[in-house]
Amino acid sequence: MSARLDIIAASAGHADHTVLHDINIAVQPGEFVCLVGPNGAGKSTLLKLAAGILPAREGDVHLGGQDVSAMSARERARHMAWLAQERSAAWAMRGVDIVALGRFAHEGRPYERLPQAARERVNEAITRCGASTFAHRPVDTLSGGEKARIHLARTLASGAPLLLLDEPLNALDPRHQLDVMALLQAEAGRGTAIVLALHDLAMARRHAARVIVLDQGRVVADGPPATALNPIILADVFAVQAAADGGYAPA
Ligand SMILES: Nc1ncnc2c1ncn2[C@@H]1O[C@H](COP(=O)(O)OP(=O)(O)OP(=O)(O)O)[C@@H](O)[C@H]1O
Repeated sequence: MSARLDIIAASAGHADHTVLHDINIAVQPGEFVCLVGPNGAGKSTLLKLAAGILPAREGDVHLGGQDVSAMSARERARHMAWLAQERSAAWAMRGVDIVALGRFAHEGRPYERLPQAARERVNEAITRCGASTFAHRPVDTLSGGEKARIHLARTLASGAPLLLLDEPLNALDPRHQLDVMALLQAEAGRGTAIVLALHDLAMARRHAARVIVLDQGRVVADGPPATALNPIILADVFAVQAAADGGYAPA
């Protein structure tokens, strides 16, 4: 199945609150897309809609031309990996066991019983995320940034052609943030479609080929960073302006 994601005239929400309105987004294999917007704009809701975790109230979500709502959970997990904003684990599994969950929809086995090739994929993902030194420790003993890298490794280990990542840079120090952005760019270069929610506009501007701006549940800009993050959007949506030092100041 191709990694092409199509969200067509979709709305979605929680309980009696419709958060997203008339969303139309197409993401091609190999695209690296940053999703930005103020708190509560609907970024996490949109990623959950794309992942098939939340149903569309109107419209459709297709992956490789197939209706996501008609796919089984296992089928979805083979074709897309979702990194939740919340990184808690229900119990103190080792990091490596969490990363191996990325393979569960394929092999249906824990790390120790994975076939050699799948175990190598898990180990490779751990290495690429710089998590080798702590991957065999229980996750409840890891720092926030270490936990973040374990969970990112889980999404990479899945080999899914679409990655939906909710604030993957949270809790990472500046160097690890840069490393993760470079890693994701390389992953996109291999043909993986990547959509990540991000608060750091400077990071989005520097690394993304395409930025989608969400405001109050609607897409208000979608294009190259310089276009999508233009001065009007910055002021109207984020209430900031570009500052001389390359950062942002209140508008
Ligand atoms: N489970 C839920 N039940 C009810 N309302 C929810 C739920 N999850 C989110 N919301 C509401 O939906 C809206 C969009 O939330 P969402 O988490 O998608 O925003 P976001 O852009 O990801 O925000 P942030 O940048 O703060 O993470 C908010 O008003 C939020 O309060």
